[in-house]
Amino acid sequence: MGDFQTATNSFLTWFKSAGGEFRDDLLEIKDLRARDAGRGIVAIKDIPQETTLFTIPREAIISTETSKLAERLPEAFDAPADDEDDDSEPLDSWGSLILVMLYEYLQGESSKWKPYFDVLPQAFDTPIFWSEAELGELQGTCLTPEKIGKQQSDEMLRTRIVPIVLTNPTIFYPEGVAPLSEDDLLVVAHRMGSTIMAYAFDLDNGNEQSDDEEDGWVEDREGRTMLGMVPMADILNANADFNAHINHGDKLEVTSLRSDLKTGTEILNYYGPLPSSELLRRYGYVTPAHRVYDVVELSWNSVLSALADELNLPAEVLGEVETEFDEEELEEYFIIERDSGEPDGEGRLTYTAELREISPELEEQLKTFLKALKKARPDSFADKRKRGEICIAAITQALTAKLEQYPTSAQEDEALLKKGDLSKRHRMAIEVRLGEKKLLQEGVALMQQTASEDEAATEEGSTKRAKTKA
Ligand SMILES: C[S@@+](CC[C@H](N)C(=O)[O-])C[C@H]1O[C@@H](n2cnc3c(N)ncnc32)[C@H](O)[C@@H]1O
Repeated sequence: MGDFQTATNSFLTWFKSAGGEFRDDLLEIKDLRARDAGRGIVAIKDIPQETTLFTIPREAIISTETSKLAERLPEAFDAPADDEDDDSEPLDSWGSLILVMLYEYLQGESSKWKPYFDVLPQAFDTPIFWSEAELGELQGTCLTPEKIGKQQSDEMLRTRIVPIVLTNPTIFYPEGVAPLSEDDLLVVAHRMGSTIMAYAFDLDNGNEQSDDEEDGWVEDREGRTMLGMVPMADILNANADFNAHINHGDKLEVTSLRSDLKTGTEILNYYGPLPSSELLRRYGYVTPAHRVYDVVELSWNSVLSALADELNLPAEVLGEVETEFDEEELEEYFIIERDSGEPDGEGRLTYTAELREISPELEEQLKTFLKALKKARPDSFADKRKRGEICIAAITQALTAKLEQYPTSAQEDEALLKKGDLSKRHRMAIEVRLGEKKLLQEGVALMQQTASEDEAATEEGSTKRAKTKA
């Protein structure tokens, strides 16, 4: 038996001994590496709706409540004592769980979660680990270096997490184990951070009244709710079209959602309506089903420069008008997204996603801006009708300019994907940027359609006026 299967078997035995229930008459943990999906859980029988597939006792979850670290080093979770910066805060739920995970990982065999650590990943395909060349393939997409946040997480881990381990070797290392160097610790801390990003769950407290009780996935990653690593629930892969549900009660309970969960079907969790870029950033994979949620970010600056072009005005003139607004009055970025509906009660994506509008916020801001321009420069455009035309033309131009910011065209991307000899990361980057380009193209088409409709309405209006006069 290979190491992979041995680790799976030991994990399952450990899970049951930790009080977990797993319906192995209905399910199997499978090796899905052949399709780059690691481990997953697959039905080995037809499963009726609302069947409990497995349960996880809260004591089996790794969190600040279950690990001994909070007892052994309570001060680690307080605000730094000797910090001159009065604003420094205690670790948020992210930082706390990273510290707890480091502690349990460094305990090695002494950690009660050792067989669970043995099935957690050692390497990730999230962009935070990509080389400069690999990141170059994401140029133009929502996944900017700031969004990927490598520098930021490096800084946080170096200043807030690693020093706690370095100054408390007797707590973090079992007797006789040599402490890791600062650099090695940073590498492990990054690994734990990424594991949490892709595997942890926001835990609600089991209170039946909780609003979130129905959500197996909770999207808050901002440090407000307690995070925990939930063995077995995180062996489930996920998709936008899903078939299982996680209830947060006294125990966590995973149930089947579909009336027709057939033998051989993979049991799939739901991470939420995430665009491909976000799926890649947090989880290191993309799937076709998530494309309906793809988004593009259009900058106000790009719209302004398109506007300057359309109006044949120097950028400085628009800059002057801009100064009339308070900083908070003007949004810097606008999200373009389709109306994608919601999955139905059985986790199916049945809604036909469609781009119905570019961005109501952008349209409103543009209109307000053009009104201010008209006041400052009455001759800049004729009237309200012309203002509408300018809005459409500027947005169209900004969308087209955005299409040119990617390293390749949509056709080139399609051709690259067809060739098929791509690395996993390269392929995923192409899928992310192609998804954005398709949305931009839909945006351009929508603007063209709006322009023709407006033109037809104007013509109809003038014909009617002419007839009335006659
Ligand atoms: C919570 S884990 C799921 C278990 C994971 N497959 C394993 O072997 O440990 C989440 C990770 O699984 C992978 N994953 C989840 N859903 C996937 C899918 N539909 N296709 C491919 N990989 C997926 C991604 O690497 C993601 O970061």
